[in-house]
Amino acid sequence: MVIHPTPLHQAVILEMQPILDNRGYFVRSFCKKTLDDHGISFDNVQSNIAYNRNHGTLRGMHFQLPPYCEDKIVSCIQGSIYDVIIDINRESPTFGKWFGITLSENNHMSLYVPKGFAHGYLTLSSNTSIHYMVSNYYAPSYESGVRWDDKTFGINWPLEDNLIISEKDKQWQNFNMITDGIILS
Ligand SMILES: Cc1cn([C@H]2C[C@H](O)[C@@H](COP(=O)(O)OP(=O)(O)O[C@H]3O[C@@H](C)C(=O)[C@@H](O)[C@H]3O)O2)c(=O)[nH]c1=O
Repeated sequence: MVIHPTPLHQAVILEMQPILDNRGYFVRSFCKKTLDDHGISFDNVQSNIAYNRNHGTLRGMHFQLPPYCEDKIVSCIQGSIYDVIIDINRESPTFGKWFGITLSENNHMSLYVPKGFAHGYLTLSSNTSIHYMVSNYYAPSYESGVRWDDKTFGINWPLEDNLIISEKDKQWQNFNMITDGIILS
């Protein structure tokens, strides 16, 4: 696994390295030691798979509030997605900035999303499956989010029309840079 920086504080890209043979490939999808060696302590307590039937499905932008903030490792194991994170950690040097990357079954990239980030994605193909590991348990009453199309961040989504979005995700509010955000310390 090769670890690449992103423009956002503490968020990194994990590039998996498949070993090919005549049957297909083998790839290590998570290695605690490699992350530890890079100063990332990831304690996986739950792993999830989300399946999306249609191209143009958007889920986001989600986070859990303290004390249930979570680190995530997001991978696309079928199809492809545009994966987006926003740094909403008030104490971060990149507070308010966003980053996006295509994750696909072919490019073997995963995104490590630290606590204090909002996360979401848009499917770029039909029949898309996302696998993500999280470092905290699901806590429905601590769920929160911001709007995917919040002008505060100006996310450059590859598609913006006729998206499939849950009623819950349509109801998130815009972010206020003065009053909103997470304080982890
Ligand atoms: C996230 C989650 C949902 N659920 C339930 C609640 C609901 O009935 C159903 C679907 O939930 P949601 O609509 O919140 O699923 P979804 O929109 O896929 O939520 C996910 O979106 C991505 C972008 C993330 O970053 C994740 O952390 C998570 O928030 O699954 C669980 O039981 N456990 C979980 O850990």
